[in-house]
Amino acid sequence: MSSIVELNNITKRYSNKVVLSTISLTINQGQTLILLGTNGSGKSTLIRIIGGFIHPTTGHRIVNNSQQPKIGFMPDRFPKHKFTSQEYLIHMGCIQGLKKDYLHQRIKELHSLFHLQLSDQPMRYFSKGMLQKVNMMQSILSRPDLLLLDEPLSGLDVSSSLEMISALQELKKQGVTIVISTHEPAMLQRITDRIVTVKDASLFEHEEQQVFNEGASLVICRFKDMSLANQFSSHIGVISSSTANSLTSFYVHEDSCDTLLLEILQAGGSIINIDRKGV
Ligand SMILES: Nc1ncnc2c1ncn2[C@@H]1O[C@H](COP(=O)(O)OP(=O)(O)OP(=O)(O)O)[C@@H](O)[C@H]1O
Repeated sequence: MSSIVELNNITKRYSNKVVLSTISLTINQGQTLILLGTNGSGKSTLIRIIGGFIHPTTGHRIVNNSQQPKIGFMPDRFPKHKFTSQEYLIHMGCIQGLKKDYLHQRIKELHSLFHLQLSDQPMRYFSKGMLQKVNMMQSILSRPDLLLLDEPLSGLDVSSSLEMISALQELKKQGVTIVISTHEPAMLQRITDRIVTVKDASLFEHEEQQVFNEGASLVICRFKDMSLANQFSSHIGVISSSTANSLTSFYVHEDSCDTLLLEILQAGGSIINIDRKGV
């Protein structure tokens, strides 16, 4: 497998603060790499160095000169604009040198992929989830080879997260290399190849299952009676649960998953999605 970007002995300092200390990382083509770490640990700094948007204090970022990757970037902060999503994406596309005809078609396609209606509504009235979708759309407008996503799921409800993840799954299938910083690794389990934590200015590579609680499954369901969601959150084997937009998600130990599914159905709940990668 050939590498798309290599970082060699990189140190990044802001004034006297060392954020990354002589780290090395090779990102291979087609790989999906998850970056974990507490707030302020240096994930965004690392993503920006991978993308070549900021320079390391010392060390080298190496890309194959004959195959400079086309990079898409979704920053963690996205301002509320006076533009509509279409106007904004046209501006972004023009800056990237894309042709108007291509852009109109691509923008339509991306709105449909993310189930966001094209409208005259300025983005300053958009919800956090809608803004995240537009942020993601701008990052893949030009069909990048390397996609860098800084906390793409933050502030999204379960159904928007699933839409985002299935779009990422599709991009992965097309061979796009993806780097994602996140606080929600379990949601991304099905597309993850590698997990690296940024801690104390160093990088630590994980065994995937260490992070995913050995065979934990993700179950997403809908209850008409929301008190059942609370009831099932204390079901044996449930590691964590959350509810948003009338959908409830449970991370459950694999050996308790069948019992949980059966009991949810018997209680009148509907199963919307199951990810049983651990089986
Ligand atoms: N331009 C800058 N100037 C000075 N300090 C900075 C700059 N950018 C980041 N830092 C500092 O570097 C450290 C790492 O920041 P970074 O944004 O990379 O962390 P992060 O892991 O992405 O955090 P979060 O999860 O909160 O986004 C923080 O202490 C931050 O305050």
